[in-house]
Amino acid sequence: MAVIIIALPKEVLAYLQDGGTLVLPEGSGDSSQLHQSNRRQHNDEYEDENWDTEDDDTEALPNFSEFDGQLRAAIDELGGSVFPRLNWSSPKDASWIAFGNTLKCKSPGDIYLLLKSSDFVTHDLTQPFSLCEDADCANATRVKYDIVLREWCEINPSTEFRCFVKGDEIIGISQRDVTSHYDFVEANQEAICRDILDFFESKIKGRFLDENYVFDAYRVGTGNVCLLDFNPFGPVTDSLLFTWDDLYQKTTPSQNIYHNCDSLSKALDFQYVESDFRLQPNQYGKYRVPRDLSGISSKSDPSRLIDLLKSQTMMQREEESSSSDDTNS
Ligand SMILES: Nc1ncnc2c1ncn2[C@@H]1O[C@H](COP(=O)(O)OP(=O)(O)OP(=O)(O)O)[C@@H](O)[C@H]1O
Repeated sequence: MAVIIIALPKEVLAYLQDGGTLVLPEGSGDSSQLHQSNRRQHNDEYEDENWDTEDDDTEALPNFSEFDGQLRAAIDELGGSVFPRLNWSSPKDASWIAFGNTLKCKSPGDIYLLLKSSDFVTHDLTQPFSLCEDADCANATRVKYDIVLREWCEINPSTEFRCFVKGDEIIGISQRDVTSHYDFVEANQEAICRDILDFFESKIKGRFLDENYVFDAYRVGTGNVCLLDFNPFGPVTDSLLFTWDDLYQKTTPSQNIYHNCDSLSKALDFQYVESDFRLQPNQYGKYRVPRDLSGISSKSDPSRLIDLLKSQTMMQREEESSSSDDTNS
């Protein structure tokens, strides 16, 4: 899979870090329609906020024409559609905001829209070390941010696997998409494990900077495995069908175990969704509701959510009764 990496200029970084109204940069879309509706929306908002402004002096939209040119050239080189991400995270939680609910981007505007709407990307840009043990020593301003554009591939979710590595040996493999049961995965688990182990031993083992890490791979076909990315070995990475307590407790097996065993899937602790009963909810569903509501609803005390809903209902009733009083008087 072809990849192009482009350093993020200061002004684009500042634009992505800004938590204000979402405005797309001038001329970043793939059609003049997008640009015009963007400008219209921006101007409407501006007029709402400044209703007493006499003259027609509207704030300029951001303009990154030079950087947009680099993005467009990269998109063309990668075949016209790309998967965007920053150094650490993709905007996987923001697909709902894009046309067709997809991370497939064809213009700089598509990329800005996803990056600006993603909590994962915002976290990387504003507090990248907040979950690190030595966060106090880390200097976020020294991070060099890049946009990584990958050639778009239609990846079948049943072919993606997350592999947990401890002491530079695989200690567990989990189906990546935990929202579905796949007969194919169940029936082919030995072959899947064999391909992943061969890929790991020939391409990854002994080459990564750390001994403990997580990598995501997808199996394009029999005997053909591709690396998607690396993640830290710890709770900042989703443990999928494992728990981090289990993973921390596992000991690194001796290498021979994989070559002298009856079942490779057992030796590698291969986890997949065995039936529809073990399905887990969509991991990114909570990002589709307002953040304050999602925060309250995920707290252990559900009465806070009930209180909020009750107070909203009361406010609505009060508003209704005062408007009917106004009509009657
Ligand atoms: N080139 C691509 N084309 C299409 N879809 C892709 C591409 N690369 C990745 N994806 C899809 O996007 C998902 C997330 O990709 P990726 O692992 O790079 O993001 P991430 O933010 O690092 O996620 P995580 O932190 O969970 O590893 C993948 O599981 C895959 O389904």
